[in-house]
Amino acid sequence: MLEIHDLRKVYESPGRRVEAIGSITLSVRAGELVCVVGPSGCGKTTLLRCVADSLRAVGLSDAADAHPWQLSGGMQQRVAIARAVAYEPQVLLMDEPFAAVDAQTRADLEDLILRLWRNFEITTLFVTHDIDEAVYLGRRVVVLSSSPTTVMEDLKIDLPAERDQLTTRSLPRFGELRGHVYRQIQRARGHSEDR
Ligand SMILES: Nc1ncnc2c1ncn2[C@@H]1O[C@H](COP(=O)(O)OP(=O)(O)OP(=O)(O)O)[C@@H](O)[C@H]1O
Repeated sequence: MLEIHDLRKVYESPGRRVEAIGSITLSVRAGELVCVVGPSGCGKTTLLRCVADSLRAVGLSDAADAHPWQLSGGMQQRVAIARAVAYEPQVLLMDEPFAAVDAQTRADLEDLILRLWRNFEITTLFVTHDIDEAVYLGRRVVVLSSSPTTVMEDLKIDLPAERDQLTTRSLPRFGELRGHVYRQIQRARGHSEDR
């Protein structure tokens, strides 16, 4: 289990002080997959970095950096995922891992993550800008506010446990959940008309 209690982070440099994280409290049960979304610059990467510091955790970027091979984006990510899982981490941290791949490859990689997660029961914290991806993968979706960041909503994704790109994404409940998360992020960005 991963417990984050009242995490705060201020970046300080001469003449500049950024209160990136106001206070985040969040727990992830052992073997759970939780997605984190929020407005740009709200501190998602900072959150993962802080988690990686108290824990034996690996992120995809660590594994990717170790592999300077010339592979396609999708292959690089497959290698990175395999390496990350091979470390047998307590927690797998993923920071927008599929941003640079095409849509079909992205769907394949999402399903790879789901298979690995089910087979190895890896506790996973997955940051993404993609609301559909968050709802498709997550058993919970945590919506962060703008900086100084707090948890705006911790939403249980009450979709069937077995996920499938076609069936799950065409469920009416999937549409409701993505609409809800979208409105929450708009709210976090200060778009009052979307409240
Ligand atoms: N090393 C740093 N020094 C100073 N400020 C920083 C540093 N890293 C991040 N920040 C600031 O902290 C805030 C949160 O940044 P962070 O990268 O964690 O957000 P993010 O949600 O991951 O962003 P994005 O949506 O662009 O991926 C931003 O205002 C950013 O400018």
